[in-house]
Amino acid sequence: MTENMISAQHLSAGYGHHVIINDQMIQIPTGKITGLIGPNGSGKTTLFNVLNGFEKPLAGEVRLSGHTVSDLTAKQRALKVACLCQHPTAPDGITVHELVGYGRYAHHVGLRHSKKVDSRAIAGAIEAVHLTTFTNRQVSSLSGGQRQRAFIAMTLAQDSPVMMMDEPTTYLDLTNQLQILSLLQELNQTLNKTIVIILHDLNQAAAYCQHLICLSGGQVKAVGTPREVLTQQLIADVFQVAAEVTYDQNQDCPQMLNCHPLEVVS
Ligand SMILES: Nc1ncnc2c1ncn2[C@@H]1O[C@H](COP(=O)(O)OP(=O)(O)OP(=O)(O)O)[C@@H](O)[C@H]1O
Repeated sequence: MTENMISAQHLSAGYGHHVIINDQMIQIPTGKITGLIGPNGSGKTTLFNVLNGFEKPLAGEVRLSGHTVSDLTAKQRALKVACLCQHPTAPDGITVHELVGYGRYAHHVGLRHSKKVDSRAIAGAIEAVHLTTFTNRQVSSLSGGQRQRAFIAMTLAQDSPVMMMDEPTTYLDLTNQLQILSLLQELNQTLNKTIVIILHDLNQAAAYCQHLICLSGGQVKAVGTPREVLTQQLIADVFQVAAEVTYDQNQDCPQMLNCHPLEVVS
């Protein structure tokens, strides 16, 4: 049986009386890359924010590695899960090095921390996202893609067993998108990190995730491997897109080809 790093039963989430996720069961398997997919407004970010403890559920509780998320302090949570939200912001005037250093906050106990370990983690994270030459540049002076990579480095420096990223490839060109996804794959394979990512590109979700959760209208419509989830029928029903679905040599990675909308927007 697969162990779940994050789980929730009868989970509801939303804003005030506005229920977005209604009475859903969610399981995030340990040691896998899970992709949250679904159309705009389907509730991916709302779910993401209750799973990582940023927001409290309206009903149900989220269990993270054996703990109820809402019982953990921000620092305890940060040691377990590093998050990159959809629109991260940095304080004015800080450098890439300082921003990435924020990722080390959870490892500091009072004034005690190893500067050596911090420096190594910060430099390693900056190098992993190819920003070494920008280490001392102000974050505000970076391009959108460079800034996104600096935020990804901050989550890497946090060095937690779970990483959650809401659309981490936004603003990135294709090379950088693939490099970031390959980096997450490498962290999953070599360090056994449990990773949750919200992705819009279904081909990338199929290629880089081992497990998918597809949301539509706040409901889980399908859960399983990319092959199980990304069927022609689901893509038509949930995304209103006609797609040809083919498979790689091993028959486990679907590829969506010749996609076109079922409804033409006038
Ligand atoms: N702070 C908020 N207050 C009220 N409603 C909100 C708030 N944030 C999101 N919503 C609503 O919740 C619904 C789900 O939004 P959410 O951001 O979770 O969807 P999503 O699947 O992540 O969308 P996208 O792919 O466009 O980022 C939407 O109808 C949205 O308008």
